[in-house]
Amino acid sequence: MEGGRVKHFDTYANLSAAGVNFAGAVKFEASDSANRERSSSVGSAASDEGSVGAEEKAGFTDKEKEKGKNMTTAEEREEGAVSGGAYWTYIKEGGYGFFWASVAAQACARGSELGSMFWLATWTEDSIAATLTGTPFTNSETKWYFDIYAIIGIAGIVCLTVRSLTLANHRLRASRSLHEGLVSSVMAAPISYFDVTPSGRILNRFAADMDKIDLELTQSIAQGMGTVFNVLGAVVGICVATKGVLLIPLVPLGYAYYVIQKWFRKSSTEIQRVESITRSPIFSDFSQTLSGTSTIRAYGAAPRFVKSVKSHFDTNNTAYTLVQLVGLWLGIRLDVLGGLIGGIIAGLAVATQDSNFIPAGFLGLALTYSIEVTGFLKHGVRMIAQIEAQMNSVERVLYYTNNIEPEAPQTIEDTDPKEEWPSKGEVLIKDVRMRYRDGPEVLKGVTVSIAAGQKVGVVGRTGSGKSSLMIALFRIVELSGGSIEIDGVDISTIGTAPLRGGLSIIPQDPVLFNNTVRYNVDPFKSASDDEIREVLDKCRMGTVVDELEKKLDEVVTEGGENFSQGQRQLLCIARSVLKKPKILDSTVLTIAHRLGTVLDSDKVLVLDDGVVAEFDAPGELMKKKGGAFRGLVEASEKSENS
Ligand SMILES: Nc1ncnc2c1ncn2[C@@H]1O[C@H](COP(=O)(O)OP(=O)(O)OP(=O)(O)O)[C@@H](O)[C@H]1O
Repeated sequence: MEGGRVKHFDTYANLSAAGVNFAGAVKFEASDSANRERSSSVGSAASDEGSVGAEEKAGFTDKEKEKGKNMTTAEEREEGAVSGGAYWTYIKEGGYGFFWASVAAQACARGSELGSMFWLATWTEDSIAATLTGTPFTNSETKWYFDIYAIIGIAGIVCLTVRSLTLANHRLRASRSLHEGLVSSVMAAPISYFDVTPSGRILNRFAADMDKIDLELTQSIAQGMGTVFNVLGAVVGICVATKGVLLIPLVPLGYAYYVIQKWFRKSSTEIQRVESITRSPIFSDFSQTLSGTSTIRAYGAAPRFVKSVKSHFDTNNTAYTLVQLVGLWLGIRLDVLGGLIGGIIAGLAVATQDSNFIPAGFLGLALTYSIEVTGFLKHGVRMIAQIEAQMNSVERVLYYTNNIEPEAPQTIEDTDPKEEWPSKGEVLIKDVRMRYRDGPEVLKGVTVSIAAGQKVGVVGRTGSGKSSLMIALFRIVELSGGSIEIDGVDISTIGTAPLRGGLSIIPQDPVLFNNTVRYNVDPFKSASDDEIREVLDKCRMGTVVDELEKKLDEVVTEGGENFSQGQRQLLCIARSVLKKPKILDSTVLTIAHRLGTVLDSDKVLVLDDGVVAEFDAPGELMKKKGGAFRGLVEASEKSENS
């Protein structure tokens, strides 16, 4: 095919005989002079072309596949009450000063509200008494009562404003700090962590948990704090108005309230945790479906995915319904408690009406508070339980922040090489051993010395360790033995930033960003448009980009879907070439699945089961009868001809 039209259509043998170059961009590059320019501009480049199924590629045995199914660990779930540590950390991250200032302001606001009610009751009582004695209040006396009432009211408004401002500041600082901690921890995690952690779990932390912390938790804290003081205020108000008599029934009522709220909180927090966990598979479903829509459709697997999403939603909704039901359970019990308080006050008033034990104004106040207190109690317990449940999100975020073991530091000031490193590209691999997590060694003592500027093809059967060698070179996984030196620097002694910045990799699966072509080639905005264009021309993407409506500003869609697989790879190559334009001659390691691509290399490294089988010029290796490389070439020719 060329330019969307059929160029040739015949058998492989006939096309080969006619000299048609149909092997695709990758093979073409290997022999094309433009590619020599590309290769030469890359520091120590490692490219991995061709593709095979992930499991086949890794050469998993049945036992290993079974182990792989269980590779992801179960999502961690705390049990019992949310630890005090989560509360303190949240308060600390937002700033102790802001938090305690908001508590004090809330207490003062409630105090002034109570004060104004009592002042009103006293005013009424005094006014009635004055009228009955035939000396009603003069204007100045009424004004005095009114002024005090206004002052108390204004003090309350000021306190509420201070509370809102301090709480808003606390909320912002706490959310920001928790989010930053989570980002740094996840970004510093080693690749092995992502191997065993489904992306849905991480997304759940960043999306739902952070959303709860940002929005719901602070609202609950503000309301919870307000309600606690409302309850306290109402109880104090009732006790003062009934001259302390209510304190006696308050003891058993308080105990009953304590037991009810304890039961409620226990179940509510656990159910909320289950609800959080059952959300992760939904996120995983969405991220998998978004990234694999075309594959799902191609295999007609859409109904299976829809069924899976529905079933995960059902599980999540079951937990969510239970959260609502426990709320109703609580409501009924607290209504009964509130009714009892009102009944006791009314009974007391009726029993003592002759002695005028509770003045009419204060009785009205006590009854009003007794009606209010039911609502406050209900709201208070619900808020406390809600805070506890939402604190579960803080707990989950903190778990990731504190428990992900980071990979090696990005920079080590004392040992990091100079900026121009690696200027030559001499690679010395000495007795390198490497294993994935706690698995068996996959590199079992590889020793190779690659001279500066050499082009080396890395070949070997599937699972022989080719990709693992590249992974070791970039310190994606640390060595379990041996060392790798580049231009005399042991790479294990330096930070990962200069190491990875000094090497370039063009991966088998091209990674593109949902942004413009310009951003994809030059994500760090380090080059001019002319430089980007030059690099695109070198990579044979110049004309493709020219034909785009918006040229360099054309948006690359999610996963590069609006470009062909080859074009995606070329964009990645362009990014890599742009990164190191100063180095004229560079060392290139190419993992080759098609052996033809390494025939013009300076040397070929043949790996076999994690050890070096052969390392020499391809011509020399082809002369070796019974040699590993020759065997591979013969086998591949045989399979191509059959
Ligand atoms: N992420 C991983 N976790 C655990 N083991 C792995 C992982 N990746 C690779 N392996 C193991 O390392 C061995 C070497 O794999 P590697 O990917 O390096 O082989 P390869 O030569 O690049 O294979 P291919 O030609 O198929 O790409 C595999 O047999 C597999 O058992």
